[in-house]
Amino acid sequence: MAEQFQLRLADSFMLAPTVRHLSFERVDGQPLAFVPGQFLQVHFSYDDGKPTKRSYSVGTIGDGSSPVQRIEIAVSYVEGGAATKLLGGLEHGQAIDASGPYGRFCLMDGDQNKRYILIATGTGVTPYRAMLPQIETLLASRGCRVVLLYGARNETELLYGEEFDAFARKHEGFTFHPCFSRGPRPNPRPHDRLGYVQDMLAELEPRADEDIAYLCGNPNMVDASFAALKEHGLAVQHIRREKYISSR
Ligand SMILES: Cc1cc2nc3c(=O)[nH]c(=O)nc-3n(C[C@H](O)[C@H](O)[C@H](O)COP(=O)(O)OP(=O)(O)OC[C@H]3O[C@@H](n4cnc5c(N)ncnc54)[C@H](O)[C@@H]3O)c2cc1C
Repeated sequence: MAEQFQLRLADSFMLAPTVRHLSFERVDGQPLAFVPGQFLQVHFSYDDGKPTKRSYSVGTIGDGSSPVQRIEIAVSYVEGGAATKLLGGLEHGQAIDASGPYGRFCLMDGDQNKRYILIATGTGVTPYRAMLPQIETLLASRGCRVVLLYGARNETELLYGEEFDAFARKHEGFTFHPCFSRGPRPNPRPHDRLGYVQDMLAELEPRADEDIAYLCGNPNMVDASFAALKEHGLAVQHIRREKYISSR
């Protein structure tokens, strides 16, 4: 169930030229009961005092080395955006109002699919980062496969790429395909692809009887990938979607 709480900024860094990674702690010290894939909402007011809120997927909580729970988000710069201004300018130690967790974009226990196709662009990869521990269990217990197709314009904009690469090196059943829409990176890797993620789907040969797909991020990408997967015969209930639409 969603709770209201305050988050204090503990750490931050630029993940990419226009994406800031923010790591928070709850001011009340309570843990956030969170299922990987869910999001939180940041509550604030416009300059005229009108209250508003924005949603952000929770990346991961803690790295195991700290007794304090960390709540991490990745915020993409939006020109003229109100939350962009707030979160982009937040200084370490400052607190914001938030609530959560929300959402059902999660890996379901009941799924018995042989392959999970995870698709994202931009900060839409954040929920999959949160899911990595679950994916590890899934790969070990069920022997299924997981493919992550992640669209970015170039290597600089590939968020958490090294983490996904490291996970793929450790887990044979996990394949990470970065898809670059503006051309190859300087040192291309075997699983790199060129183009838009929705155009890579045919290569995966989606199968209605084996696959479940998750789509997260830019609404146009989500719609295009959804249409492509349906054309490949996937049933609507086997395609889960999280669109990063403005919640104003
Ligand atoms: C479930 C969910 C999860 C989300 N998770 C994340 C996340 O993890 N990281 C993240 O960065 N965002 C995420 N978003 C989007 C986020 O909630 C905000 O919409 C986004 O940060 C813009 O807010 P803003 O206040 O800065 O811009 P606004 O003040 O809302 O918008 C300013 C202007 O930019 C336009 N605009 C708004 N959003 C975009 C956009 N994405 N691209 C181009 N133009 C835009 C608006 O139409 C408006 O003209 C998520 C959205 C949803 C619904």
